[in-house]
Amino acid sequence: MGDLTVDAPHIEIDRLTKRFGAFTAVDDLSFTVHPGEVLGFLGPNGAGKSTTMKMLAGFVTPSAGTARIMGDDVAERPVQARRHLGYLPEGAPTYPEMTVTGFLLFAARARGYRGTEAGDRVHNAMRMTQLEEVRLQPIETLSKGFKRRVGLAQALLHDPPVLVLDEPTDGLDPNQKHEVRNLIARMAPEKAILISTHILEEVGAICTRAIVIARGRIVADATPAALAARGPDLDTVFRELTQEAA
Ligand SMILES: Nc1ncnc2c1ncn2[C@@H]1O[C@H](COP(=O)(O)OP(=O)(O)OP(=O)(O)O)[C@@H](O)[C@H]1O
Repeated sequence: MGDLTVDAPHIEIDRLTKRFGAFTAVDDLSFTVHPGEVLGFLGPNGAGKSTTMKMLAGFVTPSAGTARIMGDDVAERPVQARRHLGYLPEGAPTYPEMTVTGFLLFAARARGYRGTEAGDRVHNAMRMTQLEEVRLQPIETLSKGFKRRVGLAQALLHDPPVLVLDEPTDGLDPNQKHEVRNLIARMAPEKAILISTHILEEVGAICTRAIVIARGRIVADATPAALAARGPDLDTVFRELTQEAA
């Protein structure tokens, strides 16, 4: 780890910027996430949420600014930073022809686990995300909700202190949404969790704090209750905040 002290945030984003040609997708973004926080990352389509998360996960190189996980700069110390991170990307997991077990074992081995430990890690991650019934099915044959949960299981394999989850409940049915929200709530006390979502009710249900971004910039950073109190309901507040910035 880097120069991490006891009270240091697990995620530190400082003046993070991503430009694609002349277009600025993420514009001078700064925030921190401490253990025990579930930070909801909200914004309209194209606001820059996924790009920010990809930079945190080391999949996109920042144009300027820094992102640190447990004190490690993701650009300068990517291996150390990723060791402490579980990342659920948007969309479905790669390797569609692999079975669920095969893919998760592959991911566990890539993380350095061998033998029974790899098997135990996979078993535990499948249990947490309720994948046992489809464990021998190729990923490409799964429904959208199950594919999402395979991605989530992969992010949880190494029980990381930091989770970055890009729309974790996208495509899940109401029961599955409920299960995943409960899982996040159970893990929350020990971890720093950043989740992006379009579902505003989710923010009230599981997030301790919410950041709203529009056009790559922060337009609000508050508790869900404080945000909702700014108007008749969270929906209206979200629309007003993100339309003002457009
Ligand atoms: N590789 C790329 N090249 C050019 N533009 C890109 C690239 N990746 C993202 N963008 C643009 O950056 C902006 C932010 O995209 P991003 O996916 O981060 O938004 P988002 O907030 O996650 O949106 P959504 O809610 O739809 O997932 C969009 O206008 C997108 O088209």
